[in-house]
Amino acid sequence: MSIMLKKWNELAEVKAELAARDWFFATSGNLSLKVTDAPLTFLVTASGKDKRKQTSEDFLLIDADGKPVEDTHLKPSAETLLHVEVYRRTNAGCVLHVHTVDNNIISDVYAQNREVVFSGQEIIKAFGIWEENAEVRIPIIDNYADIPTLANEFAKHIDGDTGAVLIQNHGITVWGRDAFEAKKHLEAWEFLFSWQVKRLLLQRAAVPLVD
Ligand SMILES: CSCCC(=O)C(=O)COP(=O)(O)O
Ligand SMILES: [Zn+2]
Repeated sequence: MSIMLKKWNELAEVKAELAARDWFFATSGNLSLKVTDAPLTFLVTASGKDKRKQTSEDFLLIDADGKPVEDTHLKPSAETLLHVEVYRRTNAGCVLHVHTVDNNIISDVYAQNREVVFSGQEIIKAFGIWEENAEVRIPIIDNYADIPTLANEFAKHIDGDTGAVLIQNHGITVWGRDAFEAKKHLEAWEFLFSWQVKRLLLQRAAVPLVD
């Protein structure tokens, strides 16, 4: 099996799992998987498609400038430049971007802080941090319709082969050394967001939280 077909199947599997979580509302979300390092090429979801569907036109091969390697009628994700920034600056192998209600709420509730910090949650071990009362934080950046501007702001927070950035009232972009790690981190962040949203609702409902 060619490396390209192997990577296509791997990315299709991740996409199907995230679709099963119903994380691709209204064609939102984009995923990519690195294929070669030198030159850099990666598969990215085609723009504007329903990512819950599985077709032979789900992905296209992209170069280091974010352009399709071959002639195609398909458009690469509108947010391809964010994926390019990650692959150019790190050894990451996979970038996942989803819009969920929880990540949008958290990005807006904590926007003034420019970050969200979590500690004391067992799920934090999914990030490979096993210290007692470990703390994780995720930056929040403004959303911009102009993708080069958004990519520029996003790139300021790329530090290492794994990471994540919340884009206010838009979604989360997570990256990892491979698809397994990127998906694990994405699921851990979405768990923490969902936990915090429910906690805030309980507090607002004046339901006493057992401390
Ligand atoms: C309706 S979602 C607006 C675009 C977006 O934020 C997104 O994640 C999906 O865009 P793509 O071009 O990758 O389909
Ligand atoms: Zn998006």
